Order: sequence, then structure tokens, then C-alpha cells
Amino acid sequence: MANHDTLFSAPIGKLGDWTFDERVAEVFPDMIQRSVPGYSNIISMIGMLAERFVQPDSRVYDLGCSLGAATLSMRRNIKVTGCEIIAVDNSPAMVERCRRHIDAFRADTPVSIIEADILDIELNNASMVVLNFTLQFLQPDDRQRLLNQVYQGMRPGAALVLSEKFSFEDNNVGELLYSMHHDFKRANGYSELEISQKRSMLENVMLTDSVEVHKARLKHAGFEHAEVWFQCFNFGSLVAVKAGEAK
Ligand SMILES: C[S@@+](CC[C@H](N)C(=O)[O-])C[C@H]1O[C@@H](n2cnc3c(N)ncnc32)[C@H](O)[C@@H]1O
Ligand SMILES: O=C(O)C(=O)C[C@]1(C(=O)O)C=C[C@@H](O)C=C1
Repeated sequence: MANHDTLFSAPIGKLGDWTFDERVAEVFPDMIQRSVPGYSNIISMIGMLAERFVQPDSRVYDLGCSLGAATLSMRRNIKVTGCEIIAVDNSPAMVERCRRHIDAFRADTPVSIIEADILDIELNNASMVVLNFTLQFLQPDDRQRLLNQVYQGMRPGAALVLSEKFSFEDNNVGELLYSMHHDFKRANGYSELEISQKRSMLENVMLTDSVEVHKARLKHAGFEHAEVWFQCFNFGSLVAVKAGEAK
């Protein structure tokens, strides 16, 4: 049973900026499940995408892996040989728990867990890359550079899965979906205080983009094909494919 997230249930005197520290890592499975509508569907479907896209003798990257949920889902579904999964996160608390988590399951595909900034990782020979709710935590100025690096490190026919909290160009729709997300959190047992304290901690750290901005960035990076494949309220996921024949 995952530890229950009560981190923000009591009033906090001085709300600092959000970090992925020990306390967050400890309750993370419960927190993300109760905070991100569709999270477990996305994790399962990343496994299905891995079955389709991962090529023999290639690399698979999970960038901002947290506790390794997407890595485990991909590893369970990779049917080809000679692959390696590289899971990267810059939070020591996440990386330490991720190592334990991955070691608890057996599988043929090896996993390397690296504690690093994803901007410093040189990708190569990738047939699949996952950014599952990670890009939103990079400085907006760094986002294009990262996507360029991802595209450059991919083989023809490779896929990027980019999941994010979205903002919307239409204010009416934006407010509706934002408020549906608020309802979703309430329905999952979070109080008004918990919701508002977390929201103000995330305010300076998690700057969201619209689907249009994501698509423009992906196109600029070189991706010939990109589309939203999942959305629930203001959370969703795009798949972007590099043109060419998979070998
Ligand atoms: C919302 S969580 C990702 C959830 C995870 N991908 C999953 O599917 O369960 C965001 C993660 O990105 C990591 N992160 C944020 N910025 C990073 C960076 N520049 N380099 C590496 N990891 C980063 C955080 O430490 C955190 O673990
Ligand atoms: O927007 C919110 O309220 C969230 O809780 C979102 C979000 C995310 O999208 O990564 C933020 C931090 C936690 O890691 C879990 C969920």
C-alpha cells in the first residue's frame, strides 16, 4: 500500500517553491495518482507504445523517471532483444527509491538509472523516449533545446511520448478544464487547503504550455508527425514520430 499524501494538509507558514525532495518521493505514487487525471492509463499505454515502437538493439530513455513507473511499464512490454532502458532524474530522493523499485522486479531488458539533469544527457540510438510530466518543470527557454537533443538522438521510426499539464488558448475552455481538475482532486480526498497550498508552491516552478505550443516546438525540433493521443481535462499526452523506416 502506497504511503498516503498528507504533505499539505496542515497550514504551512512560509510556502517555498516546489521540489521533488524526500517527503514528496515518499508519497509520490499516491500523490500523482490522486493529482493527475488519467495517470495510470497513460502509464499502461506507454507500455503498449513500447511494444510497437521499441526496435531491436536500441536504447529507450525515460527522462524525469521519478520512481520508474513508465520504465517498468515499458520493460514489461518490450518484446525485442538487445535493448537498454536509461532512466534519468535529478532528484536524489527519487533516484534512490527508483533503484530499489526497479531491482524488485526481474526482466530481460537491462535498466540504467542515472542521477543527472536531463539537459546534460547525450541521447543516441533511441527508438523510444518518454517525457512523462517532466518537460513542464524545465525553464521554458530550455524546452526547445531538450526536444532538439531528443530528436537528434533518435533512430528513424522512433517515438517520443510527451505528457504534460496543458494551458489553453481559449480562456473559457481553459477555466472549465482547470476547474474540472480541481473537482478531480477534491473527489480524490484533497481539501481546499491542500489544493491551494500545492498550487502556490508549483506556481513558479511548473509553467504550462498549450498543445499548440507543444506541437510547434516538436515540429521545430524536426518531428514530422505529432498528435495528442490522450487527454483528460487539462492533462494529456502527445506522441511524436521521427520519419523513416524502423530497422
Ligand atoms: C511529475 S514527475 C515525473 C513522473 C514520472 N515520469 C512518472 O511517470 O511517474 C517529474 C520528475 O522530473 C524530475 N525532473 C525535473 N526536472 C528535471 C531535470 N532538469 N533533470 C532531470 N529530472 C528532472 C523531477 O525530479 C521529478 O522526479
Ligand atoms: O497541477 C497539479 O496540481 C499537480 O499536482 C500536477 C503534478 C504534475 O503534473 O506533475 C505536479 C506535481 C506532482 O508531481 C504531481 C502532479
